[in-house]
Amino acid sequence: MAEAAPFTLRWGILATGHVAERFVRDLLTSPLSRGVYGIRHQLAAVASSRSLHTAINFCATAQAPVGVKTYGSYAELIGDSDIDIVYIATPVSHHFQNAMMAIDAGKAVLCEKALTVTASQARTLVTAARKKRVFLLEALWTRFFPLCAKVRDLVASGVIGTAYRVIADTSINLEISGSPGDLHEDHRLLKRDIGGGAMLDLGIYSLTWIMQILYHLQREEDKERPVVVSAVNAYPTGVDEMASFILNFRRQKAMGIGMTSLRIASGVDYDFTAGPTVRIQGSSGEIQVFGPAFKPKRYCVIRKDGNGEIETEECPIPKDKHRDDWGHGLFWEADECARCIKDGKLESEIMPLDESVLIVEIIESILNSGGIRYPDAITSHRM
Ligand SMILES: NC(=O)C1=CN([C@@H]2O[C@H](COP(=O)(O)OP(=O)(O)OC[C@H]3O[C@@H](n4cnc5c(N)ncnc54)[C@H](OP(=O)(O)O)[C@@H]3O)[C@@H](O)[C@H]2O)C=CC1
Ligand SMILES: O=C1OC[C@@H](O)[C@H](O)[C@H]1O
Repeated sequence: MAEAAPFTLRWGILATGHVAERFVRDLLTSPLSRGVYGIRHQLAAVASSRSLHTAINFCATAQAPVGVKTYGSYAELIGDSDIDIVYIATPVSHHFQNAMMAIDAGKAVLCEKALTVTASQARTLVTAARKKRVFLLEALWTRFFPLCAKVRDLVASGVIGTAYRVIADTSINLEISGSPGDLHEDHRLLKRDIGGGAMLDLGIYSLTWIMQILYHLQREEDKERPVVVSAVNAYPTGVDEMASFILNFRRQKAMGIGMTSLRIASGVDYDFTAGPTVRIQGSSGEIQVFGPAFKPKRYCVIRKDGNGEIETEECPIPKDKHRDDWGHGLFWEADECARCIKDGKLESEIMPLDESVLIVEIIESILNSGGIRYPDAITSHRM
C-alpha cells in the first residue's frame, strides 16, 4: 500500500529579525533529518513591517526557495489565504497586537516568547483564540526539545524519587567591557518601550524549567499553583537587569528557585564553567542539565544508590546535511504545530495555553515586586 503523503503546514513569517531567520532556516530543514515523519513545512510567505525589500533580502539571506511570497506589511501576510499558520517574531511589546490580528483573521499562531507583556493581554489572547477556534502556541522552543521530553519522562517515572527542588539559571552578560556597571543600552533587552528586561526574555526559561517539572507533571485534576516571592534589580532604562525568584509549591513540599541576569552570565563559558544550569533534586537522586537553559545540550542522572555512577546523555541538535548542516532546535516547536493542526488540536499538551498564561502572571508578579512598569503603549489592549 502506498504511504500517505505527509501533512503540509504552510507558514507565514511575521517579522524579519534575528530569531525569524533562525526559525526559517530550521523550517527549511527536512523533518526526516531529525527522525520526524508524517509532516512537512512549507515556507509560504514572509512579511516585514519596514519594507518589501527587507522581506526579499531576508529570503535571500535565509536561502529560501523561489516562489515564497514577500510582503511589506503584516496585514498583507495575515490576509493571505495560502497561509495556515503565522509565526510571530516581533519584540514582546508587539505580540498581543500581532497575534490578535492573526487570530481575528482565523489564522493559527505560533507566537514568540513571552506570549505577551501583561497577564491581562495573555488571558485576552487565549480567550480570543478559543472563541475563534484557532490553534495558538507560545514559541517556548526549549519545551519541545527531545531532551526536555526525556527529562520530564524520567522525573514522572520516579527515577529520582519525588522531585522536591528545581534550581534554574538563565543569564547572560551585557556589561560593556572596560566600563564596569554599564550595560549595552542599544541592546533590545535594555529597551523598556519594546518589552526588554531579563525576566520576559531569559528568566522565562528558568521559569519554564521549574514549571515543566513542578507544575506540568502534577495531576490535571488538582494542580497546585505556586506562591511566588522574588527580588529584582532595575537598570536605569527601567527594565529589570537581574531577578531571583522562589516558586513555593507548599502542598508538594517543593520549591523552584529561578535566576536571571543581564549583568553576570550563567558561567564564563556554558560548556566548561557554568556547571549545570538546571538541577532537579529528588528524594532518591538528581538530574542535572548542562548548556544554556534555553538550549540544553546534555543531562545526567545521579542516583543516591548508584555508587557514585553518573549516567550522562548527550543530546546534540540534529543537522540537515542538505541545508549546509543547519539545525538550531527551533524546528521541534514547528513540528509540534504541524502535529497538533494535523490532528485538529487547538493547543499543545506540551505547552498548554493555561500554563503560558500562568507563566506571564508569575512574571508580572515578579516584575511588580521590583517596581518594573512597562509603558501604556505596550501594556494596553489597543489594536
Ligand atoms: N526562541 C529563541 O531562541 C529566541 C526568541 N526570541 C524572541 O523573538 C522575538 C524577537 O527577537 P529578535 O528576533 O531577537 O529581535 P530582533 O530585534 O532581531 O527582530 C525583531 C523584528 O521585529 C520587527 N519589528 C516590528 N516592530 C518593531 C519595533 N518597534 N522594534 C523592533 N523590531 C520590530 C522587525 O522586523 P520587520 O522590520 O521585518 O517587521 C524586527 O526585525 C522576541 O519576542 C524574543 O523574545 C529572540 C531570540 C531568540
Ligand atoms: O530567547 C532567547 O534565547 C536565546 C537567547 O540568545 C536570546 O537572547 C533570547 O531571546
